[in-house]
Amino acid sequence: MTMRSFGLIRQCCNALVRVPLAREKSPVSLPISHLSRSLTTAAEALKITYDEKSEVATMHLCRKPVNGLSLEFITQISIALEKLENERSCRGVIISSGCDNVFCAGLDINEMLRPTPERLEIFWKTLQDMWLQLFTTRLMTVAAITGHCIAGGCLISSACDHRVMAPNFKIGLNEVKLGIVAPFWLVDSVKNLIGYRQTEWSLMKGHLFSSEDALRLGLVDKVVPQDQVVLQAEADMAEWLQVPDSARHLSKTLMRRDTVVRFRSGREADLKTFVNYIPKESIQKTLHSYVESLKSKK
Ligand SMILES: CCCCCCCCCCCCC/C=C/C(=O)SCCNC(=O)CCNC(=O)[C@H](O)C(C)(C)COP(=O)(O)OP(=O)(O)OC[C@H]1O[C@@H](n2cnc3c(N)ncnc32)[C@H](O)[C@@H]1OP(=O)(O)O
Repeated sequence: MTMRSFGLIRQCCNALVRVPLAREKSPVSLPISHLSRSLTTAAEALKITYDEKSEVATMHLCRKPVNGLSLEFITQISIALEKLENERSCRGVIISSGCDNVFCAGLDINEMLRPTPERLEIFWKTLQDMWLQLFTTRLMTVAAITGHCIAGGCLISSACDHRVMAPNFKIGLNEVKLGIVAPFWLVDSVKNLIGYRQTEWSLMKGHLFSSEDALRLGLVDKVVPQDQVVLQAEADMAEWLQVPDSARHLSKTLMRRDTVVRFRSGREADLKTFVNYIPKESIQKTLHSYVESLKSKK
């Protein structure tokens, strides 16, 4: 297999990104690596490889420990996706994880703890943009879910076109457990996969499905042993790419149109809700307790 790194993507991972610092009033330009709260540097957090023969890229999410979606990380993913979209030879992207037993633990909760209004607003807009990009991309997208896939993690997997998961992990929307509510566009993309009632009760309870239940419901398409997830994702991608790209993409656009129209008309109101609610004392308290409970389980 001929693998090469995407030079362009490597460059973009070290790029200057204009984001407000957590506790500053106005945006400043800094290398994104200076802003990351992760144990990994920004350059290590996202790795892209490209296989010229299959015309498929792999996006490895490696923001340790749990691929928490920080503003910088979402920005990196977004830039990388855009570059891949613009790379004419690239037909598909597999999203995989470099974190042990975790595909993605969702939003980096630190982004919502005592945030500045400026950063909070940019954070949410960037997340909305990344979701839209992934949900509508011309590329065939496959999520290789080698571990837990929670809330914002499920945002990524449910925006893809196909999902392969390892057994004995959890997937779903648990936002209520943090005292918050998943945005309507994320709920819609899960509802598109598992239907109204399963989405409603799991959302209200904050229930996370086992891999096996997720397969039964259609939240994932295959469950295979953990060490075979990426291989299976590659095999499934090859099969999907036998369908002509433009017809496949047009079919996807047709099926996702209602969700996209609803998103576009509601995104401003959704942003306002997020920036108004998150700083509220009651929500801050619940988020704080949740983070404490994560730490104290050790
Ligand atoms: C009332 C009206 C309200 C209206 C409000 C409307 C607006 C609000 C809209 C908001 C919508 C948000 C949509 C999306 C939300 C999210 O994604 S929130 C995040 C949800 N995710 C989780 O709950 C997952 C939490 N993590 C875990 O359950 C576990 O970590 C794990 C993934 C199962 C892995 O377990 P394990 O391998 O045992 O690792 P840990 O030891 O638990 O974790 C390692 C360290 O990582 C830290 N961490 C874990 N998850 C996160 C995270 N999401 N963000 C930041 N940090 C995280 C964890 O605390 C550990 O840290 P250390 O103790 O410092 O090592």
